[in-house]
Amino acid sequence: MSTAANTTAPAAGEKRPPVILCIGMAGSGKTTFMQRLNAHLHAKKQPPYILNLDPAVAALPFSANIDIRDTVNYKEVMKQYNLGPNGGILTALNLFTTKFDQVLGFVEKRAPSLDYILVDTPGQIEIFTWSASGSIITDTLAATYPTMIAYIIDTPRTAAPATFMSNMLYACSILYKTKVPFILVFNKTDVKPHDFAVEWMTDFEAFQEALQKDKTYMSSLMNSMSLVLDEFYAHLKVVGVSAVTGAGMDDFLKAVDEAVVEYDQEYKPELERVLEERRLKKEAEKEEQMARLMKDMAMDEKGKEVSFGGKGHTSTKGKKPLRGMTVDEDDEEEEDDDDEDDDREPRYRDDDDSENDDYEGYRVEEEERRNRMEDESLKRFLAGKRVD
Ligand SMILES: Nc1nc2c(ncn2[C@@H]2O[C@H](COP(=O)(O)OP(=O)(O)OP(=O)(O)O)[C@@H](O)[C@H]2O)c(=O)[nH]1
Repeated sequence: MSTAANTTAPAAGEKRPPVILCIGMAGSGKTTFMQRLNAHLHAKKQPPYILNLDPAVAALPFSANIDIRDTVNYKEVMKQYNLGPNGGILTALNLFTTKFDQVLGFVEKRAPSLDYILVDTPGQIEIFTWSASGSIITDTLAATYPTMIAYIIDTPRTAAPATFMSNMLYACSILYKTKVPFILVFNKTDVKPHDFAVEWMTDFEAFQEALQKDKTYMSSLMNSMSLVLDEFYAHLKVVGVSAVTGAGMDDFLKAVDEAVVEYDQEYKPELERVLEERRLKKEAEKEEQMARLMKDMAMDEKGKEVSFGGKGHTSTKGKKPLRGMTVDEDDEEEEDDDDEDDDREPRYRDDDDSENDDYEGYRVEEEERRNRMEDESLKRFLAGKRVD
């Protein structure tokens, strides 16, 4: 666990404003916190760029640069898709995500003149944290900007060891899902200071002592869970704020600076490693497919195309490849020996060739099947089911 401290600034000439995703249980004070942070940054002459991703919010106490409500009317979505409120919000977010590349385009244009990008998320926390669209939005932003989660906690409602631990477990699950830097924002410190939370997170015995007071059958389970959480606390930044009085806002901004450094040192290299791994895997798959194709698609000795796999499949040895295709060196060596047919043009589609007619039918069928699958995937995605 770390508290706010001085950090290094991003590399000169490279303007990548940090993206702060505000997430929290309903009523924890996300919107009030965003309003306060917005006012604080305006006072510092660093007005943030704001994205509102909550389609169900009735009125925002600040103006958003991009508002999901301008794109989708979640009540209309509920009516049209015959959904309840949560399904409506989720589907609205899914629909908005299909346009997120355009949103990113707007953000990119403004990024050079920005210091912060703030994102307000739906009040129902799981709609963002456990949905495909939430992951897509987080990953897309994190691929370009130093992105972090500000997890807003209602401090007075977290003062009991059991609720504290439940909230920490939830935070833990979000951290492991998103993997981006994480700031625990203990809000409403004007009502209850967050010292107890800092003590419980830094002093394992103090938390054990607090747990001892719980005499229910859950206490031994909580004891073991607190051991697990001890490791998790090491990855967190903790600040106490009051969205109402404005206390702690500078501490929060220091924690944001720290999170940017963490993003650069830990998240980004990991992201690049994963992307490189994916690229190499794709390349290997492509090469493997190409090799298989080369084996299956070959010319027979008379220059006639051999059918695809199964029926009529023959070895590629001594066969001419289709035009524009590369061949294995071994095959080429054998071709050099075959001087008789060297200047022969390979034949591809032959109207008389019944095997090619078969293939044309197969190709059309395949195309129709793929289109059906894509339609199906799109429908499932719009209905809020994850498409893998
Ligand atoms: N005392 C105190 N009250 C706060 C603070 N921050 C928010 N509140 C109150 O907490 C309540 C909920 O605040 P919101 O900002 O609407 O919370 P939210 O998380 O955006 O709520 P949903 O969008 O409905 O999930 C409101 O009554 C706020 O006035 C704070 O720092 N101190």
